[in-house]
Amino acid sequence: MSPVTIYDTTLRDGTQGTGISYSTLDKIRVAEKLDEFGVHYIEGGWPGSNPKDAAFFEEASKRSWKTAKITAFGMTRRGKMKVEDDPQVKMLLDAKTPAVTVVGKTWALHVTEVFQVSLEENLAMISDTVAYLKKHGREVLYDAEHFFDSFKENPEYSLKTIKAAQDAGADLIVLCETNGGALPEFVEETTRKVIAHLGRPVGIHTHNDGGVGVANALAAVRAGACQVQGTINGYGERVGNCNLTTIMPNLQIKMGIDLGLDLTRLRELANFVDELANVPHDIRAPYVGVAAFTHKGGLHVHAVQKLARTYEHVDPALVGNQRVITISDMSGQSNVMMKAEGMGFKFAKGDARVQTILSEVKRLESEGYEFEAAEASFEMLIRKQLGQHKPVFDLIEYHSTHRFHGGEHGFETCEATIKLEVDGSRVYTVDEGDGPVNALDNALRKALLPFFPALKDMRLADYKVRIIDGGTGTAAKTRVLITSTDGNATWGTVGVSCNIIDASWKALVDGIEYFLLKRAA
Ligand SMILES: CC(=O)SCCNC(=O)CCNC(=O)[C@H](O)C(C)(C)COP(=O)(O)OP(=O)(O)OC[C@H]1O[C@@H](n2cnc3c(N)ncnc32)[C@H](O)[C@@H]1OP(=O)(O)O
Ligand SMILES: CC(=O)C(=O)O
Repeated sequence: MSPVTIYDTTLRDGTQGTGISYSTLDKIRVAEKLDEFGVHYIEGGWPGSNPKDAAFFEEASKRSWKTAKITAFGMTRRGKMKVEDDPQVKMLLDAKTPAVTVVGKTWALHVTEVFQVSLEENLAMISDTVAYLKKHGREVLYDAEHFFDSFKENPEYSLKTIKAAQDAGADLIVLCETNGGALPEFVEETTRKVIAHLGRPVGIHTHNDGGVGVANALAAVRAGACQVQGTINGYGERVGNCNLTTIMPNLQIKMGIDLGLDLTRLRELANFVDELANVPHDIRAPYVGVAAFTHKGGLHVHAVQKLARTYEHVDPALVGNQRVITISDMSGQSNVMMKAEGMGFKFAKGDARVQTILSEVKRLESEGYEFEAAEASFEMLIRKQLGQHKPVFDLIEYHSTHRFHGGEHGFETCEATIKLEVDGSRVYTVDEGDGPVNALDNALRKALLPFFPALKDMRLADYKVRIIDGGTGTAAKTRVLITSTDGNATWGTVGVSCNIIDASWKALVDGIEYFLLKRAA
């Protein structure tokens, strides 16, 4: 067993995060993914909370798990109630998991003000519940809620609560930094004192309210904690929990603690968990975000090209991520050379064409273009600068209209007409669409399909409009970013104009030309 175990609570504490919700099937899929990845405990939920969580445990009990112990979460018995009569405790046992985690109160403030029971009764609630679950053969983890806030105020009572759990047979005491406001120095010092007092290691459960959820858990590990509880992508109540996606590589790569995890699958795991929660990926997430190894500044790219570790704290491949070089008005020749190389263009250092391309990038970016997410437009730009671009058609004119029909059942129609020439043949098409850009896209495809049948495989996957230079009101510039796909690859193109239709047209045409170029290659 690893000297530090990873306890995942994405499916319990994570789902307490605003906007995070999983169906029972999603929960099973996430649990399977976590098990495959190799975490040691998976807290599946709170069986006494809702039918979805109860159904998860029913389903989980029928499956076999490779590495993880499935764990059910609940609370100590209610005040003035016998533990065997408490329906919440019964539901914990009914979950049929090998391990259970019970949360209990440490902070006298909560005991007397919220529970409104005596401090002695709280100790009995902890002790009775842990002993009862142990008697039923469960591994018991005891989550000492608000441990750090409580310890600051009343160390003596705080220690009594966890001692009650330990004496009742708890397998692990977990110190919870529930309100997320403590700082690492205090967490480290307190954890060290508690370990000395109990004579054995503890687990750590932190929240990120002060932006130091991961740092606090690392501090506890430095003090001797043997388990880290957290969530994938840091989901959780309020601003979230200790982000396992960050702390796992910190522990394994930076601190040299062998967690037994294949971190090359970390990014895949992070994305999977986001996808099922229907949450956009955080591009700036340490280790796993798209931006984590993206180099934009010319000086950075120049150095990274020679020696990656000049601007990378770890090799991106170790966590399943990759290096990205972006093109922008902060680029130097090195950005262009590296990026172009990835597209199959080779330039020698000092090649004058690199400077020409760079100048064009900077000119366009000053007009509002952004090539960071529009790699296909960047490739088209290179080809144009190198004289390798052959337009697939010559535009004669296009026209796009939007009509609103009044009356009781007012409705709108959009129509576009296009006149163009392909290989000397003149084409004239008209089509409708949901909006003027959609109508234009439909009319353009209609015109080109007879000449390029492969276009039937290509579709728009995303369309984003950003108003730039907003100070000039309706005359402001519009940047349109289009993502296209053929079902396998996706590519981004960009267009800028004072007119949204024209900006869209530019991005549409780049996207089509890029697709046809790749199909022909
Ligand atoms: C720090 C954490 O993140 S702990 C996890 C928090 N997560 C959640 O609360 C999500 C799941 N919760 C739920 O589904 C519900 O709150 C339930 C089913 C657990 C309880 O629902 P209800 O019975 O309707 O109670 P409600 O939520 O209003 O209040 C909580 C009750 O639990 C009691 N309680 C709270 N913590 C504990 C504890 N550690 N041990 C014993 N009782 C507790 C409170 O005193 C209160 O009881 P009371 O109404 O008799 O005063
Ligand atoms: C138990 C728990 O989730 C907490 O104290 O934060």
